[in-house]
Amino acid sequence: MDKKNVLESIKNGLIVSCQARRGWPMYGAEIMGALSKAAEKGGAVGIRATGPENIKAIKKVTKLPVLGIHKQWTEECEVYITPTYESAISIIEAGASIVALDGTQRKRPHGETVERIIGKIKSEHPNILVMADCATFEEGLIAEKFGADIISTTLCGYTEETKYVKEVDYDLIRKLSSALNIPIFAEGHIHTKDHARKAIESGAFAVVVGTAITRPEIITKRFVDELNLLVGK
Ligand SMILES: CC(=O)N[C@H](C=O)[C@@H](O)[C@H](O)[C@H](O)COP(=O)(O)O
Repeated sequence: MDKKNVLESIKNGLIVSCQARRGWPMYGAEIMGALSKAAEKGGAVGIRATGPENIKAIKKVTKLPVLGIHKQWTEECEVYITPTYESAISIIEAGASIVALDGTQRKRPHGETVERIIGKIKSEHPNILVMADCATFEEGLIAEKFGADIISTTLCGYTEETKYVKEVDYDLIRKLSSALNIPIFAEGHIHTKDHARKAIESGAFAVVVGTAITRPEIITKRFVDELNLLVGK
């Protein structure tokens, strides 16, 4: 599928983020494949996934476009979502149609910059869509100038500046989608179908949901906490 068709197929739809870190109950490429198949069966329009092994496993069992990231943590930087050009290439080679990367201006390994990574992906891989995971309105504006094809609200609540945000920031979605000329994805803290609907009503092009669909340990805990509250535990 070319870029235009990928975007067209995703419009107003649900992308399910299938991710599990080492040590989490759902960790493993085969499980990511099973979760993705289930998401496809339920009508999802795309899968967000991390790392080449998981992406390859998902591509084997679903036809859905993969929005790929490569999470890599280092001691010296806060940026961990596709922090370098090389990390982006590994997920493009694994079959991702969209590459998402940290779209903030924060320090990256080896003096990399978000501007250089976006520019290089766009010149060397013109068929790949680049998505910038941002936390603020200003970061979205800058990432669009750098050439991002999509802005996502992924990091709102997860940077120093925004760490007080614990819920979906519909104002941010509204502001970005009215100021920018590229699609805005709503991602992060979307826990219910009402949140998802409200995100689209606020101007989001598509919605990405992870925890509420693919982390049964958290979903279980939400039920248990509610029952415990009831009996004063
Ligand atoms: C901040 C960060 O690293 N977010 C990650 C991005 O890939 C994932 O851990 C989230 O699960 C994903 O963004 C979906 O969000 P939620 O799980 O809230 O539906």
